[in-house]
Amino acid sequence: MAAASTTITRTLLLFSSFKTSLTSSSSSFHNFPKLPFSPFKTTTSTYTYCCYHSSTQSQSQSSPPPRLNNNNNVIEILQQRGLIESLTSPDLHDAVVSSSPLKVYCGFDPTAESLHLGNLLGIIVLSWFHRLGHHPVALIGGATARVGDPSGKSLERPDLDLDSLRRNTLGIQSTIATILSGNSVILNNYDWWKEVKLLDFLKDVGKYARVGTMMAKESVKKRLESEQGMSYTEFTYQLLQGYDFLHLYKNEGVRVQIGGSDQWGNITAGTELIRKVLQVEKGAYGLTFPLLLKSDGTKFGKSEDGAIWLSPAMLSPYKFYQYFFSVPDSDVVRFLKMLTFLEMEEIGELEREMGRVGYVPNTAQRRLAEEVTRFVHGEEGLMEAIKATKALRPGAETKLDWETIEGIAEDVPSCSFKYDQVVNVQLVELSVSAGLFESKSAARRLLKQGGLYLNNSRVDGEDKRIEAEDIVDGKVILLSAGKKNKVLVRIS
Ligand SMILES: Nc1ncnc2c1ncn2[C@@H]1O[C@H](COP(=O)(O)OP(=O)(O)OP(=O)(O)O)[C@@H](O)[C@H]1O
Ligand SMILES: N[C@@H](Cc1ccc(O)cc1)C(=O)O
Repeated sequence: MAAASTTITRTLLLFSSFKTSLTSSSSSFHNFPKLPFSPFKTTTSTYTYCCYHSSTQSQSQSSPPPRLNNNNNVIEILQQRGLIESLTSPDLHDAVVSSSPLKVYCGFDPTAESLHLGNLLGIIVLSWFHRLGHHPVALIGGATARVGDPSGKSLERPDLDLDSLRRNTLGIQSTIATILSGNSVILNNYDWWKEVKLLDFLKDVGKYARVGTMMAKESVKKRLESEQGMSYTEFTYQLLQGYDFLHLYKNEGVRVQIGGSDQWGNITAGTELIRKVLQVEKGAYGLTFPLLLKSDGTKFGKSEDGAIWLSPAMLSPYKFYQYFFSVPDSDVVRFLKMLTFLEMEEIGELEREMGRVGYVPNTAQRRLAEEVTRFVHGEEGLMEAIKATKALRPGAETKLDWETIEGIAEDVPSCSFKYDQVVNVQLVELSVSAGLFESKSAARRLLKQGGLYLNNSRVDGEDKRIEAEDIVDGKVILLSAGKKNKVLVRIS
């Protein structure tokens, strides 16, 4: 016991010597109540490790359970919405209502310039905790991204150079700050990891980690079976994330870690370390949510083609809105529950309406697109998306302006011509040189069928020539063949 006591004291001295340079917003931690445990407790822990899997999830996906009026239990709310896969202990149900507000963290490794729709789930769950009076903490994995999380990956992650890491960190930090509108503290784990010395880590943390337990994690088992195997670097990832939780628990009073279901092994590595190193019987909890899947069963991620990025620089609010506007009916109710904060009654009503005669197609999708776009891109982003959607519908009455057209520029092919190459030129000819048609005869055919549009107005006359007034704000022309194919012509 004396030896254990010495080790723990040394461990704590080591921890307290870490300098945590927090972001300025971390001052909001100051009024948080003290932790209900003594870090110097040295008795052997008798805590039995408990994994609690939600049993109501599939039920909540098919038909909405009755809403619990004035329910302030965030776990029940998340369960109703299909946002809980597993909890490390059912005690979390009580902890969220009985004690003071809890600090809850979710980590994001900056492995791309932007977060994507799959990552949005973590932000939504953090936001639910905030709505119910708790304190969200978003952690950027500046250190862990250098190692690479093997969870759910069949191959070793490529190395990230420091410039990309910096750029990615700035990008996702700004997205989180915008979406959570300053309601969360944002930390970067590089701030403590840069101080950690390997020998101290092995002695004071590694000692508590059992290799057998580490090998049994899903992320490791899968990779060991693969041809490529696994590097020691990636093998240690679970310990790094586990140590983050320990650090945040001890230094910031963070009590809960949330993450996608693929994070279970990393999250339980943290609760285990807290139990062993700090000898805390209860008090640290993990919660995972299911991975967001498309109707074909594949997950939303960044590796797939056409990732749904959250950064407007990588996917315009217009395209983002369009994505949700066109999700299949089979997905829309599930998405409304998981991705919006609409009341369950309203979602239930929309679901019932969908089955009624006279239902206007896409009503539920429109509601989904509005809610998610507003949450991610704000009211302004939503307005931009709605305006562009209306204006860009061929035949729409809304007059096009240059900004609206430029708003979709990245999403449609574009080309550039000199003023003289455009004005007085036949529309049919310009449509071919802009690449909208392969031949003038194909352009004429569609024009005769009423499918050729100039700045969204249908063109009837075969001999139509471009006039100066057709150039929107003196800068661009939008040519459309039918509803989908568009080309933007910039005038240089
Ligand atoms: N579709 C999803 N649904 C819910 N959570 C997700 C989803 N995709 C990713 N996440 C969560 O976001 C975290 C970061 O994702 P990660 O970088 O590991 O994978 P990814 O962005 O999906 O990458 P890739 O597309 O390369 O697999 C993960 O820990 C995971 O829990
Ligand atoms: N492992 C998480 C990110 C993360 C990093 C550090 C943490 O402490 C928590 C979570 C991911 O893959 O995205």
